[in-house]
Amino acid sequence: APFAGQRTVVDFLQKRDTAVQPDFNITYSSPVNESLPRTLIMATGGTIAGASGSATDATNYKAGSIGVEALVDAVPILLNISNVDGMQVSNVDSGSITDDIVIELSKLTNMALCSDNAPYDAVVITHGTDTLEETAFTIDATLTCNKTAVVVGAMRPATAISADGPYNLIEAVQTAISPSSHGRGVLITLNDRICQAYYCEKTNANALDTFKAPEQGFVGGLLSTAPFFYYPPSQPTFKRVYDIANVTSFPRVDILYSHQEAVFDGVNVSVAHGAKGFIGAGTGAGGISPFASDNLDYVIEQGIPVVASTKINNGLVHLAGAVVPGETPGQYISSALLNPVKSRRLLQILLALGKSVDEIREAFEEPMRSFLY
Ligand SMILES: NC(=O)C[C@H](N)C(=O)O
Repeated sequence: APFAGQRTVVDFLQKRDTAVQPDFNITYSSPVNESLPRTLIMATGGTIAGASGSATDATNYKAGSIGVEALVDAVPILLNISNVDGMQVSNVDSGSITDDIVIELSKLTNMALCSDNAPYDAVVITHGTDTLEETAFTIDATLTCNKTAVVVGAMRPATAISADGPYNLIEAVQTAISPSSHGRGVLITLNDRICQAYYCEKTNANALDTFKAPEQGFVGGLLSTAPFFYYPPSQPTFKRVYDIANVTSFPRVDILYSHQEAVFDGVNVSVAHGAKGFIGAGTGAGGISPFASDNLDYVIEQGIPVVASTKINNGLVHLAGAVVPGETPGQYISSALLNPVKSRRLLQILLALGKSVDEIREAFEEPMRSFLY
């Protein structure tokens, strides 16, 4: 049951009608120690907050069972390294994280870290791992200063023997408050590894060492909870940052998983239900089934962008016409290095900012063109 002061998604949806900027609704505050940095922990649910009837059960548990206070209580040592404020933004399995929650998290993170007289030095978001990369990517693409937000989860519920959540949480806070983390964008920390949100993705449905950037690698690691980095701060070359302070909702964007003989008749239904863009989870380097081209031409003729990404999740999508300067653009917009779920979030951001199809093509493809030639 929600504890006192906890806000639900419904509260957020109601609140949205009256306010563009959300408020910090702190439900837990550690005793203040002026010599320590200030961290805002926003809890959203997931396995890290999950509970099961059995200490060995890592499958049949309820994600989002315990609140932010219990998460912090599990690691009292946390209060030796940072002042902590806790906010319960939601308490759900990450499959139930909505656009509204993600927008709220982005705005709160910006207010916490980037506003004048910013009240916090660091932000940590606890999140289910299934869609963690979507939230982390969105905040990374919309974080307007160089301070650090870390998104963290766990693969074993809080009730499990060797639960990974408490250790991951300490490591997330240590990473978030470390000045060496600044200027690296949003980071994901799990299992003693530090990974940039732009590239990082869940790579295994069950294993603890699931968050990886298979091509780009980790940017650092943690030893006895102390973060270290392999290189000085840098940002992904293709990354661009967008200010969504005035955005109140994201348009609907659907992902189409391509395969042999895929036709995607359903796009007409999606458009009728309000879809404003599509992402192809293409075969190989962005290949979308030729049997779907009539349906997708119909969509494109209506001014609805279709971005080709890859279901392989790795590699560069550079459809003919997209890369060579002066060539005719391809039928689809190329996702470059973004996997389908991240392409979806970027397209939502661009649509929410009112960008035209040409501007959207530019936003996805221009960084690739300028770095490849
Ligand atoms: N490990 C996890 O957190 C998985 C869980 N189903 C979630 O995404 O909320």
